[in-house]
Amino acid sequence: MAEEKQKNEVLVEVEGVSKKFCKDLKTSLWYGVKDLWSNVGGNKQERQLRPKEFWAVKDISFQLRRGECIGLIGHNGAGKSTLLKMLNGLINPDAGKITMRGRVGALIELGAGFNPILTGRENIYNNGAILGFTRKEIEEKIEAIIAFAEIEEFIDMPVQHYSSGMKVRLGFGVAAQMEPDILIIDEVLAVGDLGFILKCFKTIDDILPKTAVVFVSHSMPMVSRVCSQIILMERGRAQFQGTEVSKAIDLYYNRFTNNESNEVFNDGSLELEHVELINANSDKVAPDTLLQLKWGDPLALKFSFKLPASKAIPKFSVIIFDKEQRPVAVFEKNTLNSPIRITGDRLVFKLHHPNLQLSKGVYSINISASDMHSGSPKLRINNVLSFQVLHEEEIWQPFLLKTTYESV
Ligand SMILES: Nc1ncnc2c1ncn2[C@@H]1O[C@H](COP(=O)(O)OP(=O)(O)OP(=O)(O)O)[C@@H](O)[C@H]1O
Repeated sequence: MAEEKQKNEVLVEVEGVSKKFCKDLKTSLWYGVKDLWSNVGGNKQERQLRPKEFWAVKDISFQLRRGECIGLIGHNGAGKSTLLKMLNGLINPDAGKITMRGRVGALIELGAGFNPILTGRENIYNNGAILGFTRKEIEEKIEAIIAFAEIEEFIDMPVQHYSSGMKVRLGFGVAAQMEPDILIIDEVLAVGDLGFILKCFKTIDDILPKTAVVFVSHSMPMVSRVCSQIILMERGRAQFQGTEVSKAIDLYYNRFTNNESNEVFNDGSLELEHVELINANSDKVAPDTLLQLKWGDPLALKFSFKLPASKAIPKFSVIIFDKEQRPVAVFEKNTLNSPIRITGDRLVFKLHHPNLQLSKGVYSINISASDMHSGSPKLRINNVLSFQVLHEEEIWQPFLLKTTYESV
């Protein structure tokens, strides 16, 4: 019963929190002086903006229990770090209330919380003391922290000489091994190498049942991996909030569509005249929106090239990129036996795939051409075409595999 109660305990409670900043330093200093004076008699202006002020965070509310992880996503300047700094007590909100219950471990800015002239080992003692641990408790954990961070050789060197990755390793080691009730993680994981990131995820998985985690990231794969609820922030406000993490990620991605194609290399032997998504549902879409396909449709592309100086058919490589610009699929390359022909000075051909299983979302296509025999590059065009796959379900993973279930 007591265990159940502890599990359901709300560790982070954020109620209508707002923070305003001023765009101009002089005005900001002047407001600071005025606020000091008016606060003596109770400040009634705190929910209003004065000239040159703006809301960096506006009316954000959420609750977080042990075992839950909230993701804060949004473009640069949306207010994520400001909210984290308020959670960590580094700055005070102008309105609203924050309640944190338990020990808070935070990994906010790279190297923040470390004294640069002290060694890694000395900083572990410092941080541990700030978190409320006794010297004896820190001594019991220090070897585990150093081993986790994998910086044994450098632990007695001043932190100012650490690389970015080493600082994050040490910071995450302290934050994770000290078993906090609440763990706040900003973008910092991005500077760790892949081995360390995988280790951090394993650690988050291990400590999550006992901890409430607030996670800020621009990496949607990371967010979808760890978060159970999400806030998509825009100009300080929650544009979307809830447990449908995929939906928030989809909304986030839709803000960043790029329709511009870029020719990054051309040796002059061929020129792309036209490219077309043959079976796209183009008649129903507005001119400035993306071409649309339904999940499970055939994917057919038609390319038309002009070859002013050559009669040799190049080898083509057509790659599909997802919204994060990760290459997710490639069409089989043509060979000498592929039935495509040059007519006059034109090469027009079609690529066909019978059953598109890419999941809902926006994709772009890159094409490159190289000499069939020597492999030397002839042409490369990035984002030659973009399209959107439609499906009624919000699916974050890049593929939705057509599946049948049978009783056996
Ligand atoms: N001390 C400050 N004084 C004035 N403006 C500030 C201050 N700190 C942050 N801001 C402004 O508040 C807004 C929100 O910044 P914040 O750092 O919270 O964004 P973010 O969502 O974390 O962005 P990013 O993804 O780039 O880290 C920005 O417009 C920023 O310029």
